[in-house]
Amino acid sequence: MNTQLALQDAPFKRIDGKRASARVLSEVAEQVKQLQQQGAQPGLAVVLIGEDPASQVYVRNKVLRAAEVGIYSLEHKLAADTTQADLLALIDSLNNDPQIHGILVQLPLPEGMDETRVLESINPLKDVDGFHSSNVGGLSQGRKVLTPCTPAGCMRLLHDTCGDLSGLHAVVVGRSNIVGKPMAALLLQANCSVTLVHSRSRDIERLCRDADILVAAVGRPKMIKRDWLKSGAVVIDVGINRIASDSGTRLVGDVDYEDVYDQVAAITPVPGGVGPMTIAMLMQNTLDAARMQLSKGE
Ligand SMILES: Nc1nc(=O)c2c([nH]1)NC[C@@H]1CN(c3ccc(C(=O)N[C@@H](CCC(=O)O)C(=O)O)cc3)C=[N+]21
Repeated sequence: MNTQLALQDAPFKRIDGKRASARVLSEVAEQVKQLQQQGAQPGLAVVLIGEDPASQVYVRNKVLRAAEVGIYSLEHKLAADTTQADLLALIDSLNNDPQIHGILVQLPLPEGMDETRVLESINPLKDVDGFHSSNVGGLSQGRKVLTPCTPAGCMRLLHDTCGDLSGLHAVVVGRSNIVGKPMAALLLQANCSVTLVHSRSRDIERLCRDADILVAAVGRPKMIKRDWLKSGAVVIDVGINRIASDSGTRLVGDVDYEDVYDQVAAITPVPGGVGPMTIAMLMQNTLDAARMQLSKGE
């Protein structure tokens, strides 16, 4: 069955994540203003361990966006040799800090730290990444909980592009806890038929060719080519791969954008697609977290 997608307000194939993220950010800024008028101020703590340059750029961007929308934010930079006990102590103090409503611990953690242990130590109400098992469980049950930022941003782009997603076949490539699995849960909640494919899948290209919506989140540069897609598919490219180029490095997605362009109804570019939406949804989550905590009198 070849479902014809009703593309809403999408005269262009290129899905503009920068523009969509600006819309989310201005909505958030408006709501932050309303909270401030009631004397409340949402606060976000971003914790970065070690000196990975890419991580430093992301963290700086998060802090800048927070300031733009009126969210108070604090960056905690810890040395690469910080112990897990010290990190857990910091998280404990942030859990108990009434000015902080959102806690984000930048991943990946240094070698030797127990990621599960660290993420589980965050108060689920402050878990703006949505990685705590109680939020993961809530998402899978369809409860309204803090939801991982990247999949939430992808859903927003899909709704903007396609409108109602009911009955569409969505194929998610990649089964990470951070993107693939929560993405599949959100698509299911939006009434898609969902196929989750991964490195062990048999005949992965055939499965992808049946997708009305394809979400690529594998971390392999330009893996998905034209002949993997049916004509008129909508493609969301989560991949952010840094590859060598003439002038240093450049970013490419998991989808070969130029190769597939004529085949698709719409596609997100890299950069300028999902990346900016991830940060916008982090601000939305911080606002939501603040509201939940304030209404509980914390
Ligand atoms: N606890 C945790 N939560 C995260 O959400 C998280 C994380 N750890 N670790 C690292 C990844 C990566 N990530 C990105 C966010 C925005 C862009 C983004 O805005 N990218 C721009 C380009 C930026 C550039 O030029 O490097 C774009 O795609 O247009 C990229 C990557 C969040 N992550």
